[in-house]
Amino acid sequence: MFEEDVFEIWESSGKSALTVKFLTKRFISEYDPNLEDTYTSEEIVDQQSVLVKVMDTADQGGPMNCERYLTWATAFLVVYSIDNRRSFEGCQQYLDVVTLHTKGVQSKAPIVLVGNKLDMERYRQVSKSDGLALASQHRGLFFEVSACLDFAAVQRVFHEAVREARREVERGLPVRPLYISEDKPVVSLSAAPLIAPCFKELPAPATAKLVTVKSSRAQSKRRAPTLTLLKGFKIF
Ligand SMILES: Nc1nc2c(ncn2[C@@H]2O[C@H](COP(=O)(O)OP(=O)(O)OP(=O)(O)O)[C@@H](O)[C@H]2O)c(=O)[nH]1
Repeated sequence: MFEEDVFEIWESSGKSALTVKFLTKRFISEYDPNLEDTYTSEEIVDQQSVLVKVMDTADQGGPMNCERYLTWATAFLVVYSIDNRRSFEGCQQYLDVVTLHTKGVQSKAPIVLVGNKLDMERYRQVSKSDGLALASQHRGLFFEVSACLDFAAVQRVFHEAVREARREVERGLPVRPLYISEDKPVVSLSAAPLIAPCFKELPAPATAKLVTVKSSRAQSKRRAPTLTLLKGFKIF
């Protein structure tokens, strides 16, 4: 039996809406929160193609039931709703789980904290600076977007996650010395032509996997809210 003061209904943070917006450019307002699905999209990010896999999960067990995502993902999107303070506070637990998971691992899985429902500005309960502060505590990127507004802004969130994942791959590579010969001019490090060929040679991941973890809409006040997970990327 549920006591009224322990449970309440609130709208979820919009992980499915963001995923669908990214994949189809459309905002769809209702989803079955119990369905778990993985979607694939071939994307071009910085002139390189990448297969982005997004897992939109039914997160029944909260942050303690993350194991399957943690081992699958290469990056994590943690989503809260800017008009719901509790959804923001619940992110902390997911961020802790992800941070703990990547602790000691040489190549860190990027974390992206996303404040969704920017169109609900007038009902805002979480300031931008709070979002920024939480993201930087976990060395993550931070964005505020709306799944029902601009597609480009939503696409940017996912593409930045891909970029971060690539950077992690690069960080794991041994530093190669520049080739310098007396016959050839030394190329300036800031010269653009040097960047492009080097970038192409990098074994950037061909697949980026994103996971969205869903929470139920009827939630305990004590329970954490939503997690978007990038597998390649993991989204909490
Ligand atoms: N105003 C507004 N509503 C949104 C936005 N994104 C999602 N919603 C609404 O918020 C509700 C929850 O969206 P979902 O995408 O199902 O959220 P979720 O995090 O996947 O939800 P669960 O699967 O239940 O955890 C739906 O009614 C959406 O229409 C947004 O950017 N702005």
